[in-house]
Amino acid sequence: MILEAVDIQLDIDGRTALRSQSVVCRPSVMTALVGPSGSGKTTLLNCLGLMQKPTSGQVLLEGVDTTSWGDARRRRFWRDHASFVLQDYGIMLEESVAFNVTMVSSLWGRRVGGDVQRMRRALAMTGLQAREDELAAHLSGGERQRLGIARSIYRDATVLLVDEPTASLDIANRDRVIELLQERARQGCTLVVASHDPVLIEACDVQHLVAAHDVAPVMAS
Ligand SMILES: Nc1ncnc2c1ncn2[C@@H]1O[C@H](COP(=O)(O)OP(=O)(O)OP(=O)(O)O)[C@@H](O)[C@H]1O
Repeated sequence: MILEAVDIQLDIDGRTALRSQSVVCRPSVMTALVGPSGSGKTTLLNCLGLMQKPTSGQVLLEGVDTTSWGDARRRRFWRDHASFVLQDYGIMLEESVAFNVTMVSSLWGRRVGGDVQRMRRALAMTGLQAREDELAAHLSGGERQRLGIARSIYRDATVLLVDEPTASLDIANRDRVIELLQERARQGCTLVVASHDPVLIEACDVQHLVAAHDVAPVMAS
């Protein structure tokens, strides 16, 4: 699925959080959003994932303008296509590792629902096999990051939006996360990564610079 930002800008509370960005993110390509702290990488990632609506400009999915999409249509996009791995991992710490992959519990809520075989395959691919019954709170930062990726593998997401996946990881875990992301891209996923990590940025196919900008108040017209 092709995600495209066309000259988008986002103003929040009278300040510009993201200034005039255009970028095309394609399937099987890892696109890095790079730039100094506060330049708007996370904001651009959120706009591309339809989590935030730009103040001006367009976000296109497969060439279709999403500007007028309501909540139901955006939710369909998230359900059917997109997976997010966010800075706080998006992990439910008081739930089991298995639940965090499928996000489905059984009818009686005591067992994990969903496709158990597929869940186990996703955990094996991310090196978390045999951890399925543990609480997610017991996992390390690197393991939680991999758990977020396991969820996207389980969901077979065609779009994967990842915020700072290697921040605060040791070298071994960082390399492992990078390999997993590259594997997802090889399988056809449209992968967009906001990052400061030079090793991860170098591993991406495309580097998009989100230029720093001043945060002067937006002038009322
Ligand atoms: N909800 C918000 N309310 C007000 N300002 C915001 C909000 N979200 C982001 N901003 C501002 O928008 C700008 C861009 O923030 P963003 O988090 O996208 O930057 P970033 O490049 O991802 O930064 P970092 O590398 O430090 O994570 C910053 O000046 C930030 O303070």
